[in-house]
Amino acid sequence: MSIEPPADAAAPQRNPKAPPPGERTTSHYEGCRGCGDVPGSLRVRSWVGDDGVSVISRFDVLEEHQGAPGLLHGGMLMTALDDALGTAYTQVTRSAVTARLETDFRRPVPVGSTLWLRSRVDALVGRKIYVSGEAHLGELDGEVAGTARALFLEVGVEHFLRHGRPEDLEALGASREVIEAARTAR
Ligand SMILES: CCCCCCCC(=O)SCCNC(=O)CCNC(=O)[C@H](O)C(C)(C)COP(=O)(O)OP(=O)(O)OC[C@H]1O[C@@H](n2cnc3c(N)ncnc32)[C@H](O)[C@@H]1OP(=O)(O)O
Repeated sequence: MSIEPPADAAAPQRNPKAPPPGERTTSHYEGCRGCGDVPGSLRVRSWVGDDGVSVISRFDVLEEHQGAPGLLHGGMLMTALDDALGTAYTQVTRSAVTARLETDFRRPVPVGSTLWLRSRVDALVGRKIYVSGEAHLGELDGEVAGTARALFLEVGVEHFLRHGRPEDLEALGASREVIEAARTAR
């Protein structure tokens, strides 16, 4: 399926509740292995770009992210890109999930390096959010190590209530009744 935005797609409108340019974004979920502060997380950190719609993210590549000797695992780079591109959509809407993520791996990334990711929302069509981004090696305008395009689809809270593990939802404050109701609703 294509993730090329149609030519007449609407330009992204900044969510007035999104943090201002330059501000650090908060993790959407503390348990996230992309941006949460938990063991096993890539600890991707993001800041709102100058235009208020794009996002800049930092990913420090450590030994536990290896796929080959001394080199970053491609799946880890995809995770970082998924998180960075997802953070970009939060400048526009609050709740969406990745439907498709396409990644090109352009340069090997050594352990010990820092990747700077630049991500932006390109277009919106109904529930569809088209996002793209690049991972730069060492500095914001460093060599491009990888590029990505993604389609996120806007979802309501019912998506998470219906599909998430009940104990994790309850830990966030959802009652058993609310979870049950979401699962039986049609
Ligand atoms: C700050 C946040 C950072 C977060 C970073 C991490 C984000 C994540 O990793 S989220 C987890 C990974 N993703 C998931 O688990 C999603 C699993 N998939 C799903 O739940 C569903 O397939 C979902 C919600 C994406 C779409 O289902 P549904 O809402 O029923 O939509 P559906 O009717 O199938 O499709 C709607 C439209 O999108 C299109 N579409 C759906 N999937 C795709 C796809 N993979 N590629 C292209 N188009 C697609 C459909 O063709 C349809 O288009 P149209 O309206 O023109 O006919």
